[in-house]
Amino acid sequence: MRLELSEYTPIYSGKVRELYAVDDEHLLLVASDRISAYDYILDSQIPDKGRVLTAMSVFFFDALGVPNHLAGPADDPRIPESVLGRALITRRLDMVQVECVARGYLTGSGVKEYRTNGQVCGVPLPAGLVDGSRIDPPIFTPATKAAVGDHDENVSFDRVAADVGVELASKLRDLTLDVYGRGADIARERGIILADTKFEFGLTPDGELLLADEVLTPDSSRYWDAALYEPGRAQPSFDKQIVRDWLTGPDSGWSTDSDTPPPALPDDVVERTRARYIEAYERISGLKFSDWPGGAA
Ligand SMILES: N#Cc1c(N)ncnc1-c1cnn(Cc2cccc(F)c2)c1
Repeated sequence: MRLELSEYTPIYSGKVRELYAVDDEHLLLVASDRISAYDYILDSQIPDKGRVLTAMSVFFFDALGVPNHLAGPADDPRIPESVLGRALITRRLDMVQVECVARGYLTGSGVKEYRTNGQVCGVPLPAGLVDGSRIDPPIFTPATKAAVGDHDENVSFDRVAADVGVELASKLRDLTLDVYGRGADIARERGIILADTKFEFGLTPDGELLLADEVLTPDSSRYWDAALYEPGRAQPSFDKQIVRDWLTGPDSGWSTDSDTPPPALPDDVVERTRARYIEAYERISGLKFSDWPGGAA
């Protein structure tokens, strides 16, 4: 008999995810169906988004074979029925306070920094790059964890080494670039560009470094459709562009200049966005989302 979610102690609530204590050594990591756009958490939810992103993390944890924090299967008996398919049992780790970002393409905060000094996080890049240019080989561009509501601050490798020691900083960099590179290769072979990603790592009591949090999902990475890739402009987001276009289009009555929160999304925008998440998962994993736990009975 599965416990109810209310029987677990909540320990963290993020924009789109929650963390609960299962026991002294295990956590329950829950992904919601909430979606963010333009730094707002939208009133409208995307049905099955939490299940799809959980399935994506599990696929990449399995495919990439990196020591990680998972402590049970997607249908682990400790997972409450109400969150089955969008929650995972993990080992409780001592989290390393570094956002481990890998960039295979120049965009977002990276392109802004590049335009001021030709570097990103202290890593010099070739001249003449534009928004969307490929960075090959990918670079490690760490950030400090921002307070709730703030954006992370890009920092140099040397700053990470000063904070956590050069040995651990080197392991974080090497693991980040290795896991991103192999994950991005898997996605690219299936027509999806993972432009960049953010990993989090944690330490076990005996000092083993494990890959934690979510892995290579559309919430922790930029997903682009390779068929639409064109350097020199902002690339459309594989998963969020439908929402962004509607919110900034003529029908929403809203704009990014508005000082009011975005309006609710029309049903067709919700459904098309749900379909994009499922398409990304099925194309990358080669698996059927209908086989993932927690679907409608
Ligand atoms: N993963 C993981 C993890 C772990 N295995 N051990 C200890 N702490 C964490 C941990 C702490 N904050 N977060 C971010 C986060 C993730 C998911 C939901 C949220 F609300 C917040 C992760």
